[in-house]
Amino acid sequence: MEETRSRFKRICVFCGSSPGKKASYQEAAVELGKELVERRIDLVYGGGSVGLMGLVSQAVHDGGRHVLGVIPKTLMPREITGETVGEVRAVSDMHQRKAEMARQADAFIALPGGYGTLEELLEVITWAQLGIHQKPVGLLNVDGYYNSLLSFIDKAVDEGFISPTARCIIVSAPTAKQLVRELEEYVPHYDEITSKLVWEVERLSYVPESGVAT
Ligand SMILES: CC(C)=CCNc1ncnc2c1ncn2[C@@H]1O[C@H](COP(=O)(O)O)[C@@H](O)[C@H]1O
Repeated sequence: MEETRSRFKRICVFCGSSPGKKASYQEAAVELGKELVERRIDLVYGGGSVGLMGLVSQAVHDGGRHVLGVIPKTLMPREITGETVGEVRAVSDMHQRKAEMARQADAFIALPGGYGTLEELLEVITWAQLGIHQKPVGLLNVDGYYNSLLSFIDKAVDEGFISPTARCIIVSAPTAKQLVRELEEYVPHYDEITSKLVWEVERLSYVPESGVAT
């Protein structure tokens, strides 16, 4: 098969630590892994072999690309998250994990998942909104799994809580191929305020400030 080049070196995937009930969710995780391999993109994810996380990481590893699993020390025992293929990076807590995954990636993709996936997804969208990063954020809307979330976000735009510009941060597509293609073409839009903010991306490491307010 002919390899397709990408502007991304490594993509961060958020997804369920459960496999979900429909075979299409599991198939989409494998398809996404294969799409990354075809485009010579490496993976960073939350580590372990449970659920869709295990399927996507195994597919990328089997295809010969680098897999980086970022795991909080507490979740490291194999009986909790299973074996991680590829490289494992231990971090001290969940905040550090998200910061490290974000730092290591050139783009983010969310597959179907639960609270953990939603939290990770919404955080990188919020960071994009604040101009902390300009990395594309994709939603793999397998079998319309995220339709109700997207409708809710549209309602938040209608009700004046999310700006139309910020709505454009989320790129969604029903298949991995289509989604990665759209992410490749994504151009971030800035509003006047965020373009003036200056963040140090290194501060995503959540090193606590000295001089804690009392
Ligand atoms: C104690 C326990 C249930 C551990 C097994 N479960 C987990 N193992 C690894 N990463 C996880 C786990 N639970 C949540 N995460 C993080 O949250 C997301 C999945 O959470 P969820 O299943 O969608 O909500 C993943 O992207 C991962 O970064």
